[in-house]
Amino acid sequence: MYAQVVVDVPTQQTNHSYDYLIPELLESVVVPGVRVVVPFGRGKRLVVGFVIQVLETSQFKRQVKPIHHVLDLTPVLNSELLALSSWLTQESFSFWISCLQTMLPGVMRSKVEKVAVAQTSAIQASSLFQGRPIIPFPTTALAQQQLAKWKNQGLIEVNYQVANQAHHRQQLVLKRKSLNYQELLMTLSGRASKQQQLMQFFWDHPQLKQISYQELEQKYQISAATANTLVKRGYFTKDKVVQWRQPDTGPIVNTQARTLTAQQQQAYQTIIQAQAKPILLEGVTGSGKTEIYLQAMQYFLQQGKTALMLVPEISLTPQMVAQVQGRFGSRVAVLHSGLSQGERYDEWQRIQLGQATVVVGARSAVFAPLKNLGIIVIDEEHESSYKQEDNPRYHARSVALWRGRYAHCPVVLGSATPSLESRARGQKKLYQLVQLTQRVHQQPLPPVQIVDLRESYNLSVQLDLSQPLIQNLQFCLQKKEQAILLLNRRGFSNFLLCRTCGQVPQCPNCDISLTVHLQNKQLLCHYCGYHCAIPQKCDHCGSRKLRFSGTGTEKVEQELQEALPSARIIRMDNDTTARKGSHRRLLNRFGQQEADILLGTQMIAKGLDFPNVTLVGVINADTGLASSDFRASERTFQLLTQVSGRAGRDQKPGRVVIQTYNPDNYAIQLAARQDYERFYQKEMNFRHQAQYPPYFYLIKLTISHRQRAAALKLAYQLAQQIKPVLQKREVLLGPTEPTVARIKNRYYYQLVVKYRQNPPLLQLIRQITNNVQVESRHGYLVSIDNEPQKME
Ligand SMILES: Nc1ncnc2c1ncn2[C@@H]1O[C@H](COP(=O)(O)OP(=O)(O)OP(=O)(O)O)[C@@H](O)[C@H]1O
Ligand SMILES: [Zn+2]
Ligand SMILES: [Zn+2]
Repeated sequence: MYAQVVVDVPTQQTNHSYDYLIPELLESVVVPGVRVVVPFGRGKRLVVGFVIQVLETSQFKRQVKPIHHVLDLTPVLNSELLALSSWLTQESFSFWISCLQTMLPGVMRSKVEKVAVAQTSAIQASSLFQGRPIIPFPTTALAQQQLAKWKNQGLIEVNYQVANQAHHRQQLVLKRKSLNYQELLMTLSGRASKQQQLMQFFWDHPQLKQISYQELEQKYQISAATANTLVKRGYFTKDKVVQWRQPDTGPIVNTQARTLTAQQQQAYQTIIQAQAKPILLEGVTGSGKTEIYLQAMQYFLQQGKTALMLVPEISLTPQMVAQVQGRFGSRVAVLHSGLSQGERYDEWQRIQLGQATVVVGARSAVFAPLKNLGIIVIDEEHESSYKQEDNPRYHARSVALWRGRYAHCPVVLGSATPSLESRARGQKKLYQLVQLTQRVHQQPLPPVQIVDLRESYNLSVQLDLSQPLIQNLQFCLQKKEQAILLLNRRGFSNFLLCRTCGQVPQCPNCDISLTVHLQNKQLLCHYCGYHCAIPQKCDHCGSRKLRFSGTGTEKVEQELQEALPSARIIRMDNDTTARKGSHRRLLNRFGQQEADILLGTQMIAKGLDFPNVTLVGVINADTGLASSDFRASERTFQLLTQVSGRAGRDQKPGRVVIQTYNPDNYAIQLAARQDYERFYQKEMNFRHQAQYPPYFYLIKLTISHRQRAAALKLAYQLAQQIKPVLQKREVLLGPTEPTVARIKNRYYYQLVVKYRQNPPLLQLIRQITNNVQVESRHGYLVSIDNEPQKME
């Protein structure tokens, strides 16, 4: 038997697979989706690869080398994910191997030690384990064959020994036998209620193989004596095995489904009847989209299917995660960056084994190995964080749509401010457009007041808060209500400015100003990490008159405190949320009304649902507009609409104050009226005229080299290759310098292709992708971004 293997050779990436011979002992183990270690190249060094297919014969029969050993005893990628990987390779212009790898938890890609863990004391006593509970994963075919058998019988597990979690201990567990626990329940005497409870517990959790005595006692108040009695009766077995790490899940509060409003009910019906067609759920802020997601997910779970829900950045949406866990309890796996590598692997494995049937997570959770998908939900579908910005550059929304097609299941894209791309597809009936025009409690959307900073109410002083905003805050606080204040920092930082010569300190390696970090008294480059102490005098002219320019949350906080001495303020920015879990703690405190004002950066703009918040203030609506990205207006509109939507969500009416230097800008005007429809029309016009998405597709190529001339030369060469295949009205922009033209002493140029339907172009881009390897040997880096979200 032969295996087609996609290998991981960084210097020699290709998109085709190589054939290898499967050693006889491993014939039952080597199946598609298993990772193997194989010899590669002349030097026959060993590399890791993924088995894509198993074949009876190979056309290279004579030359093929045998697989050295396996890394997995059972497939880590199922047939769906294997098929997805090959589509993703095409779609994202990346290498197959990086698509395969990106689907797995990080620990499986790292140099972490892999181990086999005995699940019974009998296995521990075997000659392979020699009394040890855990052994390093063996690499001989014979041992691997033995382990594979044990694994199929549930006698061992394969895991990763993450350094700081290496300490483990043995514990007593109660194990299921293959008995019908419901029948046995009948035979128990009526008084033995704890025993009944235990039997019932195993009946209710058919996936559960074992549970520790400790957990029985602590979580379910079932004593060791009760468990032992049932062991004596022969209903269970008792054993001593290794205790593996258990992620600390906080208390989960159960929540009940709410009675849907008429609009919610309609949307719900559409979703459960949708089958394979994607649904764009466009609902104004506070229209109760979450409740619809949860009930639709519930519906498909009851059909015995699984559910996947994506959220923009999980640390920013603790309320959403808590709701999903509250509704579905221990069936939920949460995948977020706050987990340790080991914990992430454990969650992944719970999904893989079918123990978790609901997954909620950020971008990469779109690869969760759920089988039998019933529904996929993407909350805040317009968020740019769904796009991965390094290889493979995929958009989680496109991946979700692919999985929806594969599983024939509905994909629900939810937002109050859909991306233009999605809305246009709704318009063309490629998606089913479902609109929620009313808030749950029929409240009106909050009225918005625009404060023109040009005719500033405080011309003399450099203040960030205008009189109207302060008055509104005072009024809000008098009524014992709460306020959210947004300091928009998109594309915006604190610089050190010399007041004598106007110079701003620059990074020596990149063409960018250094930003001030007061906390550790440093100047920092966000691109290369260069840092130095804040200087006492100007490098350029020697003046000591240095001043911070820009507006920081700390500065606004001080100003707020001076204007409203009694106000209790919670500040939320990168500094105050750096520690794990601090984001959730701050939001909890605000929710419990331990503060009057929540002041923060973009991280407070979306998803928050606090009934007592009646005022939202935007300190600076403009910074995003200054950018040269064609999506600048769209992003500004989305941000302002989202944050405005935090006010007046419950019974009390809300209001919004937006401070701006561009009061006439249409994105700001229309966000103030929360008029998505008008914005959509206007923006579509602009996109049409300027030939941007959704009318045109985009591909961005970025070329860099340590020598500016070399980078520019290759950029021109690529441009020359691309131009001939362009069709009428299709455009190539560039080579141009991006906003930051030098990073880490490399010079950057970019090309942007605007095209419509052009298979030869895509073919050419794929060819360019393949040549990248050759060029990289001469110090070039070329990256290709399909449908870029960042244009600068
Ligand atoms: N049918 C219902 N009955 C009573 N309350 C509901 C119902 N549906 C939703 N709610 C409540 O209404 C509030 C707003 O709902 P939700 O947060 O889901 O809105 P949303 O559409 O996601 O808004 P946003 O886009 O602003 O995040 C929440 O407090 C939610 O608990
Ligand atoms: Zn100076
Ligand atoms: Zn730098």
